[in-house]
Amino acid sequence: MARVAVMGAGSWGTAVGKVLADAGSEVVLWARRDEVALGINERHCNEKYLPGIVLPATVTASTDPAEVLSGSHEVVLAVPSQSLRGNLEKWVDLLEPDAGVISLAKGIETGSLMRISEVVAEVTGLTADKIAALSGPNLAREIAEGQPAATVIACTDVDRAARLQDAFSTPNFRPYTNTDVVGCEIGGSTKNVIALVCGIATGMGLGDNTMATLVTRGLAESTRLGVALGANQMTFAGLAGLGDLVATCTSPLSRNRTFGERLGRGETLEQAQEATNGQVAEGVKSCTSIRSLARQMGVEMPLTEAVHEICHEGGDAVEVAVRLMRRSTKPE
Ligand SMILES: NC(=O)c1ccc[n+]([C@@H]2O[C@H](COP(=O)([O-])OP(=O)(O)OC[C@H]3O[C@@H](n4cnc5c(N)ncnc54)[C@H](O)[C@@H]3O)[C@@H](O)[C@H]2O)c1
Ligand SMILES: O=P(O)(O)OC[C@H](O)CO
Repeated sequence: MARVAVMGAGSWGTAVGKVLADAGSEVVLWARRDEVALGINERHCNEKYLPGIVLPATVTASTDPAEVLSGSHEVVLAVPSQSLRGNLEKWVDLLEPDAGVISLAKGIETGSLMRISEVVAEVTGLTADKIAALSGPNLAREIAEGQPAATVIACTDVDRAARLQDAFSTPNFRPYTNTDVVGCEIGGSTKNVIALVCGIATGMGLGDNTMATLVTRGLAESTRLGVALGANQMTFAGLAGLGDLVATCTSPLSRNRTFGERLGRGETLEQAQEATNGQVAEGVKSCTSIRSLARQMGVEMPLTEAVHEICHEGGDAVEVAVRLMRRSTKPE
């Protein structure tokens, strides 16, 4: 049984740990807090992030990264995008010499404007064939409950992608492979921003036509950015593009959509933050980096601009919506 390290015992790290264990691996989770590690080891449950989910006995946890990384030849990174670099810098010397990395993060680093696989490459010195990204319509709670879903494992090395596909395959979790790491990472990051705007619209009391318009035009601007960065347009029609966009923009389980809904109801950023119960809504920070990246590339992203204005520039949602509708008319 291969040993896999999962660095981060939040909702997604824990759910992915369960998938890997169900698929036959021995899984060791790195948890930041003693009580989380203790709950997993003694009661097979992560009460803070996935209450009520029973983890297999082959999932254990530790707060000591050296203990978790020792003997692990595959390392899953499951911490939020903006904290990844800082954490990874502490872990890099503890990685096994032949270790490969799989990133679960869905964000763009603020400041550097790097995708997470680029951050991993810079910090670890690993080559692209050793770095994979997993992304798709995967709300942690539903995956942990064993509800059927699919995902994408992207890596420039097709053989490694296929090996990881095996390692993550269960009767209820179906990974597809893709070599388009750029497209998968951009799709996973931009959908959080579009989910925020869908949440804002829902909070304002708007209905399904508005929602469908936002999802479709959100996909259009995400695709424009991805293609400008070298992605394959078709990736955005797949699970890591449209699939994840639909799941996140429509599910009440999504932290980003829920966060947006509270903003749309008139709550402040701080009030909306409280409602996420300490969990990350990646789009709130990534809208800043995605907006900068789009401006740098000369790509128009009006919905991302709108989210940024509402979240970070004190923009009024109604005024922003009116302005979006008054933009100059154009062909689709
Ligand atoms: N939850 C989901 O349904 C889901 C699904 C797919 C992808 N993702 C992505 O996976 C990544 C991790 O998300 P999550 O849902 O597990 O997040 P979470 O908020 O549930 O947990 C984050 C984990 O990272 C740890 N951590 C370490 N350093 C941290 C720091 N400096 N600040 C905050 N947390 C820190 C926390 O202790 C916690 O264990 C995100 O990029 C998210 O977009 C989440
Ligand atoms: O809860 P969210 O909004 O971070 O979304 C979770 C997943 O990324 C959905 O695929």
